[in-house]
Amino acid sequence: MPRYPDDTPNLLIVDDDETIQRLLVIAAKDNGWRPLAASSGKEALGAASDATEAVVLDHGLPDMDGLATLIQLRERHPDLPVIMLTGLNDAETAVKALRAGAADYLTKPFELKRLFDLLRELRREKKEVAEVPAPAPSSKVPRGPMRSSSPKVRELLRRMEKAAALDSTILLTGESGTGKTYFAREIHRMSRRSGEEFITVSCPALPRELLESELFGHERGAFTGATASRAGRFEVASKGTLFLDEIGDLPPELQPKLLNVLQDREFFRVGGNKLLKTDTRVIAATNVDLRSRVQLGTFREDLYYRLNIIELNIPPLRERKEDIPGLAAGILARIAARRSSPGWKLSSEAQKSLIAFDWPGNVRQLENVLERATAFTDEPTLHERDLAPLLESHREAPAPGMGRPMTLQELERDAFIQTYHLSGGNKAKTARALGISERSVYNLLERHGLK
Ligand SMILES: Nc1ncnc2c1ncn2[C@@H]1O[C@H](COP(=O)(O)OP(=O)(O)OP(=O)(O)O)[C@@H](O)[C@H]1O
Repeated sequence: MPRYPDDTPNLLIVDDDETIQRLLVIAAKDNGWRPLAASSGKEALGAASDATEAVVLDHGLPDMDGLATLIQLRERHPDLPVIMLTGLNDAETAVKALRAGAADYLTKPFELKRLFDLLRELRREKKEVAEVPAPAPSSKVPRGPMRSSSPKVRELLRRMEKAAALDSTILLTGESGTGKTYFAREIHRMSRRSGEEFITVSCPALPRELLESELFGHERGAFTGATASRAGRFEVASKGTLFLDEIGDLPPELQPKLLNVLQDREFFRVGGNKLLKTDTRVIAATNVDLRSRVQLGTFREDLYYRLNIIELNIPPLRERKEDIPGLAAGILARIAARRSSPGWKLSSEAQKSLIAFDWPGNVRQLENVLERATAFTDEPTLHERDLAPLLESHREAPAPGMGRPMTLQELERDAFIQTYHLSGGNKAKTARALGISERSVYNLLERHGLK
């Protein structure tokens, strides 16, 4: 971070209430900050600068409201953490603020100590990101709270923590293998529901009728083969969390039913006439752009908005390369524990080669490469030579005619990977485009290290 003269303000306080503003300015000075006060959104936008380390922003401002100010502040200074002050019982604004990128929120009235603890924490995190080197490759990453060396992911984790506590519906977006399921479990673990069920339902894994029964249950005789009645996942996970994976593949016939549950928390089993209630928290995930599905008319717009109360986007691994050493160390520790092995270190060249790679299959592919590399070595250190053939097999092969001719296997791999990416990682779509079964798509994903 560049150094500024010692009297340059580094904390922007935005509140139109003069008494509160004065109080916050005095408290900020007492806590070692150099505050600058603004009374309106416009004033705040003019006052924020590269020297500003954090903003405390009141929601109720006279000109543009706090949310609009927040959005513009974030556009101009994407890395500037903003703490939003909201009214008591104003969960809606809190959710909107988090969605718009607020680092945190506090409901008025709040303890000054809480605000300055939060600010201190934000400052410390920013410093750590700038200064702390990636974890040593040999360090074992315990299964504690999630950590990250990437500023993008740290911001995501902060929002995730707040979202977990708010109990709202969450939409996790990100490419295949980025960790949507992993994050969904974390959200559940951090929420007040952690002692209850966490249930995953993969939307494309079942045909429509079975999926309907899986989600909502059925009564005996509801369809051929329904010899006994069965509770659906909304009943079983009523106090817990239901994770709906690949929600973009939810058949259109089931979309109104899901919308109803999300709106009214009520539903019928298939073939049932008793209205059942559920308190399930829904986390949905998608690796396709749901908005484009809405535009195509295959996904209901009202359902999209119901699911997308809070969207958490998990960046692809190539956009958070700082995390590769830590993730690799954690994965190696997990493999070692599973195989009762003393474990492996990565040589610095090996680590560099992992960082240099683009990881189209994201964390899942990293796991796969390390799993295979450790299976083929008897040494405690993984070298670049152990990884090179595995990484090479994922790299673009030279186009035919440019070098040696491609083998049939390479052609198959390229056609598959290209189609898979063009279909946005959608397995059903890939299967249709290539004229193969979904099962074969799963096999090919595994064979090419994308699963
Ligand atoms: N932050 C992380 N730390 C450790 N392991 C992780 C992390 N993120 C993802 N993984 C691991 O990477 C693999 C892929 O993650 P996950 O299944 O959650 O991805 P996904 O985004 O849900 O994929 P898909 O869209 O294909 O369902 C899993 O084995 C998971 O345990």
